[in-house]
Amino acid sequence: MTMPQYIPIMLNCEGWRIVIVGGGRVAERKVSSLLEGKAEIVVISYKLTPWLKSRHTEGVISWFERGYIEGDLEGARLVFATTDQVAVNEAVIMEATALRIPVNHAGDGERGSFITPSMIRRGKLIIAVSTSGAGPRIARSLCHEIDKQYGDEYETYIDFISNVRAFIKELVPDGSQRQSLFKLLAEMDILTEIREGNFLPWSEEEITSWISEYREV
Ligand SMILES: C[C@@]1(CC(=O)O)c2cc3[nH]c(cc4nc(cc5[nH]c(cc(n2)[C@H]1CCC(=O)O)[C@@](C)(CC(=O)O)[C@@H]5CCC(=O)O)C(CC(=O)O)=C4CCC(=O)O)c(CCC(=O)O)c3CC(=O)O
Ligand SMILES: NC(=O)C1=CN([C@@H]2O[C@H](COP(=O)(O)OP(=O)(O)OC[C@H]3O[C@@H](n4cnc5c(N)ncnc54)[C@H](O)[C@@H]3O)[C@@H](O)[C@H]2O)C=CC1
Repeated sequence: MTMPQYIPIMLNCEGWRIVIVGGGRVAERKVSSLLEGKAEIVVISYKLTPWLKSRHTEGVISWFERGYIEGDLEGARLVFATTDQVAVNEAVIMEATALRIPVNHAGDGERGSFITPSMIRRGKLIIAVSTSGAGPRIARSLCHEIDKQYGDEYETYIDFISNVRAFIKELVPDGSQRQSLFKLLAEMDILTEIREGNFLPWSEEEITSWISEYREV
């Protein structure tokens, strides 16, 4: 049996209509991460977990309180088949495939066109781990290991990098000058400063003077 060679992508699904068929524990996990991405969530399921029900009561997700029927995927840009019914999940895969909508099959990963990794976030930093479906629990425990090694200092660090890069992009039109500044920036040991409590976010003046000092080099 050969497994697919999955390709990771970082999806901006803000405002996308995403249909989740099934309202159980697995659906809950998928919905909670899709809400972070500000997607427009539609759940089709006889039942919802208490957490999903609360989101529906708050008006954060839509809920069709019934079983899946063909036609439910019309207008969706992403689909998740998460029911405990093999035949229903299969029907969802068939419709999504016919409509060429990327689809996740929670009960048999390879039947779908994409799978979801385990992940940790530190602000803008995302570390995602996948075993290509070989062992989801292994992906999760690896993430727990990584979680212990990468603390909140990474959020501060990546925010700093993001901020300085934005100034470089605005102030330095020359490609090779930009590249050397990006490189210098990445080589600075800001993380140690943050860990030792010695880091103060740079002001606009500090950033622009750092840029003019080093762009000549
Ligand atoms: C292929 C994939 C499809 C997809 O869902 O996208 C898939 C498939 C399946 N999972 C199964 C079981 C479990 N999955 C988990 C947990 C997670 N599963 C996740 C992803 C994926 N699971 C995708 C591959 C990811 C990869 O390998 O990289 C995580 C990482 C992320 C997420 O859910 O978004 C999330 C951890 C979240 C976190 O980080 O905390 C647990 C543990 C638990 O629930 O506590 C169990 C029970 C224990 C066990 O079985 O090991 C079964 C058997 C079902 C059955 O019994 O029939 C299948 C079916 C199959 O094998 O294809
Ligand atoms: N990918 C993953 O991480 C995991 C996947 N699984 C697989 O996912 C399946 C679902 O797991 P859970 O969420 O824990 O099950 P669950 O039993 O909590 O939820 C199943 C949901 O499917 C809904 N449903 C049933 N028939 C339906 C229909 N015709 N139309 C719409 N909704 C329907 C039910 O109302 C219920 O909300 C499992 O059967 C298993 O195969 C299980 C564990 C983890």
